[in-house]
Amino acid sequence: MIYIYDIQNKDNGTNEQEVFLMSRFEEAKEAYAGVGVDVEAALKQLQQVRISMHCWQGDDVLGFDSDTLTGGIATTGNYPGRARNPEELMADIHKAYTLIPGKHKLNLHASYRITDEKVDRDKIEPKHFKAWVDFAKEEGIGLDFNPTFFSHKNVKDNMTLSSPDKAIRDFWIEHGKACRKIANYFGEELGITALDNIWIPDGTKDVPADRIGPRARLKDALDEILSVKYDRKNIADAVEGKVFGIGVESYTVGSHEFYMNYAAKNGLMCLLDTGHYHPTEVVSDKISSMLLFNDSLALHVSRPVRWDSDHVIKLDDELKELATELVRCNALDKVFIGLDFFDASINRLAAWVIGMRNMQKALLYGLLTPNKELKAAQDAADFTKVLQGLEEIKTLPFGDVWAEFCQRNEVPVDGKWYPIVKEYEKDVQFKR
Ligand SMILES: C[C@H](O)[C@H](O)[C@@H](O)C(=O)CO
Ligand SMILES: [Mn+2]
Repeated sequence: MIYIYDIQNKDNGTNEQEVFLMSRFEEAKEAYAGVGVDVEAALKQLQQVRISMHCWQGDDVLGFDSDTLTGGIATTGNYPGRARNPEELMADIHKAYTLIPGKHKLNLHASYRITDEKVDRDKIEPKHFKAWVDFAKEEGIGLDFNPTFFSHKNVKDNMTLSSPDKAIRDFWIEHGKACRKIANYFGEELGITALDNIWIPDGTKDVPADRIGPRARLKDALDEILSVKYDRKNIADAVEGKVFGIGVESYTVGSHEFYMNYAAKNGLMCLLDTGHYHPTEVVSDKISSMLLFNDSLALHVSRPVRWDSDHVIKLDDELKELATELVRCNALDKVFIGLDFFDASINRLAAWVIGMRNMQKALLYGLLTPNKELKAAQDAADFTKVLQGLEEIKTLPFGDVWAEFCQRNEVPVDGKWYPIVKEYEKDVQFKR
């Protein structure tokens, strides 16, 4: 944009015209400065945030050690081009990272081990994930990990760690222990703390006769898994609760209350999945309470549509609220942000790119909100100003700041990455 200003010549008092050239980004910076926001500081902070991109969006949560998906979760759709093996999955993940600004993390499940050995889940070892560590080193990313307590013959009557059958419980306890060892190896090798997140599908379809029994067994099983101590620099343990799953509609052993208490008592992190609460409950409102009692917090960012449907996250009001809460609570370095959605009805690579970029956009939105001023207005009971400020921030030139962030990170701006995915789809994914 060209600006022409009339200015007065100080020496002779005559009026002259001065021409200024401002980029859209510079204009945006001025607009945000007008409401008290430092755009450069926001961009600097956003650059530091690593988001954990979940490997399981690339292959519909199938992994490399089973060919079915169980556990009360589901992918729907049959868009062509699913990654079928480690090479294809790594190629797709690499491509996604070239379209996402910044350096991030990759979230792996234990079912994605890479080996020719016939090794069951209770016997997996760090060596079965060495290829992923090599991949992470090449990409300059960190790794997170999840034991896979589903899609396996030892899920008996919808139970794993809470099963009344000791042999079943023991199998899964060994799996949980093996996974923590692997997560510790990730942290050691990469120098970036690996999150090890425990989620189990255990529950009953109909109203149970005994609720406390399975929960007591889960408690003991977790105690055993977590009895091995590791350096927190390498591994951070989290537990993920849930309200229900398909086929386990009435009772979930690992409920939110169970894990919140377990985590608080044992110094672990809670992982809040945005799809795991009742439909009108929002995770954005839980963050401040969690952070007042915990040094850190983990998230699975997902989009529930009427149920825990795991749709690709949109830049909707709740995502912006969630991200803004993280900023307001000064928690960007205390939170493990992971994504958790799986849509098989659209291009899976595009699903990652849209979700990752939306998470970053939401964080940027939060960073570009005049939080200090609005907090002061709230404390002064000027709720009109809070409303006005939160509404008018919506029409500031956010897109120009986002475009600058993409350009500085040498990735395509909005509108320019999808043709690249279409080309990759034609040349690579559709040939599978
Ligand atoms: C595949 C993931 O571990 C899984 O989605 C879990 O995190 C979950 O959210 C189950 O509903
Ligand atoms: Mn989850």
